[in-house]
Amino acid sequence: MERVTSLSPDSRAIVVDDVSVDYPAHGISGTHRAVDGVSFSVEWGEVVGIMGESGSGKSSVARVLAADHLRPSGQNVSPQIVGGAIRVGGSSVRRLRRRDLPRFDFDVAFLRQDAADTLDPERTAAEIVAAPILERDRRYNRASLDLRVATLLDEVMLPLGTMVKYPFELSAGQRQRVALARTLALDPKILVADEPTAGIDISVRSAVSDLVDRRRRDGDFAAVFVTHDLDLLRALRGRVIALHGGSVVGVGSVDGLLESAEHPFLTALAHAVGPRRPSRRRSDASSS
Ligand SMILES: Nc1ncnc2c1ncn2[C@@H]1O[C@H](COP(=O)(O)OP(=O)(O)OP(=O)(O)O)[C@@H](O)[C@H]1O
Repeated sequence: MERVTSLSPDSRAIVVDDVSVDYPAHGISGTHRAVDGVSFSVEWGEVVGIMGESGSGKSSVARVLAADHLRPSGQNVSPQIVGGAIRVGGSSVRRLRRRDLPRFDFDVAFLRQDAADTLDPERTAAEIVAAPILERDRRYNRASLDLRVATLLDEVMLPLGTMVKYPFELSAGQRQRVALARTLALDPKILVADEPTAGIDISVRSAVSDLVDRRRRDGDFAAVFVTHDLDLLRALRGRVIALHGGSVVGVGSVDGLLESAEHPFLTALAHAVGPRRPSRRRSDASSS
């Protein structure tokens, strides 16, 4: 498939500059400020983890990075970017229009928090993973498509037999891996993933870090993960952005942040995870 990239050659993959996000008033709820003046950037080749307590604004940041505010969200209100500037892969997210999304989505993939629970129940895993490719190109060569889907499922450590299974025949962790494989189908340059390893068996963490490593070795690639998976971030040498009440309260390496623990959230986290542990890879992941 030919990539008609929308990306301009920005020197950084993502730049978030003083961004604020509101959920507009609905029903009896007033306008709610979920993200308040957040700034950070992500270099090409880098993985950034967004951490914070429930309600600290992590998903809201992920959603606006992926331009999710432009997509229909059913009965839920969509986040609105009310201040600041966001550039993702060279595109100004605030300037995007709905009609720009197909091109944006070619380069920037989004794994939603509820992705595993919202897979199309009437499609097999192979059809689900192939869908983004066929949406681009209905006449995509059948044999190439099967090979591509099999490769993607293999990357997330699912056996080939999964191809013919429906979501209800899979475990929660297997569904999450199908969702992840679908997210990678168009070979994105930027991956925004909300809890990518949630529900995934701990032994699959190395598959996630391997697929990220492979992509950043092969060229421009960057990822933002909303996650509490400190071992995943350590394995990927990721930088952490810690959020509290919609604001950034810490930026640094996992262990640097835990050691400095300048904010009560970080102190509590450091306390919860205990002393620094070495990064664990495939060989010892199963011992956890
Ligand atoms: N659709 C919505 N409508 C109104 N308020 C919302 C909506 N989604 C999130 N919020 C509010 O915005 C704030 C940030 O929510 P967000 O989901 O970004 O936090 P989070 O850190 O990802 O939380 P969690 O870890 O529980 O997913 C919270 O106070 C939340 O209640």
